[in-house]
Amino acid sequence: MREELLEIKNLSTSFRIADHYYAAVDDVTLTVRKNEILAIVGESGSGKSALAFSIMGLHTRANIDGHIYYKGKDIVGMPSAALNKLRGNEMSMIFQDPLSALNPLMIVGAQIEEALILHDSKLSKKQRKEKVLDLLSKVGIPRPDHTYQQYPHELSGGMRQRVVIAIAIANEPKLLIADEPTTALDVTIQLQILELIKHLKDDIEAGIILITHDLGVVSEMADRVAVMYAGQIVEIADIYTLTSRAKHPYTRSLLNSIPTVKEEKSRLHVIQGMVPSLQNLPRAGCRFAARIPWIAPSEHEDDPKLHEVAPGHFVRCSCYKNFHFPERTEEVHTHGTS
Ligand SMILES: Nc1ncnc2c1ncn2[C@@H]1O[C@H](COP(=O)(O)OP(=O)(O)OP(=O)(O)O)[C@@H](O)[C@H]1O
Repeated sequence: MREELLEIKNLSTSFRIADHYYAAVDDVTLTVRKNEILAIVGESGSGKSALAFSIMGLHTRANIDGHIYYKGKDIVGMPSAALNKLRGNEMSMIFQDPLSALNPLMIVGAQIEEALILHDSKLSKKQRKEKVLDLLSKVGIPRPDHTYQQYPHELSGGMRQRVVIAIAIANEPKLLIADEPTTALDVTIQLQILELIKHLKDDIEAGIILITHDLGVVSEMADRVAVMYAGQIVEIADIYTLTSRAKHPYTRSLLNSIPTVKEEKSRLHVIQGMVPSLQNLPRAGCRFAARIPWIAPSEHEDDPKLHEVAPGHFVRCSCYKNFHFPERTEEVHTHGTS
């Protein structure tokens, strides 16, 4: 049995817009275990980054409710000094854009050393440099000595992201959050970076949260998957179950959007529309109902909950039970939702 590292319970993160608070993460409950990759997938605006930032304690102006237990200790509301210590020592994050995560005025080597100094001041100068060179080679940089002396702008996007990963793993974190780590990179480099993250899971035995909107990436990488829609988890399961027996209409639509040789057929079965803006999110009933208007309102729950349909497989709202993709006529004759 794998050890539970992170346990999130009923977490809501709300942002103030004008005079109101709106929850971008709404009642999220999930766990991350040691030595596993939990992927969080969902379209843009579904709340993935807001959830990641909440775990890292990086929201300065948001209202956070609920609990985030890290190794059994609730870190919501933890004093910032203690949280700072935890970040870097125990938890770290790889951001989408490697350029903005690095200091343009500092050589790469010094930036990785800084991460080491902040969290372990006992290393001698020589030991620190050796450790930096070791980290650079661990993340697949071919000439660590040379790269040590370079500035971020002298590196390619893929090399920069490797440096960012070296900083993130410098202190051997137990929890690593990678937020769309390959978005800014071209396809071949994406694969290399993803392979590297997979390798790190075994190497440092971390629990990894991989945030992406790409279920293709997920099927290559993840042990378990949480699917987010409009701030909520709508389905969570191990990767095999999710890719072979997905139930929620949103998950099924996402899976159909993975390009296949039968592209003509799958295009027909992808649900149209997008996640509404934060102020316009439906707050009552099934949040996905508006995108599947051919499903009768009576098929949805008034207050949809996550149901455990098989051990470890949870699905929100009973609308999954009789769900089907629309026939052409149903797209026109809907049940009145818009
Ligand atoms: N600081 C903020 N203030 C107000 N609204 C915010 C803030 N951060 C995020 N939001 C809103 O919260 C919702 C969720 O955003 P979030 O960035 O978490 O989505 P995401 O799933 O990570 O999207 P993407 O894949 O595009 O990064 C969006 O409607 C977004 O506009």
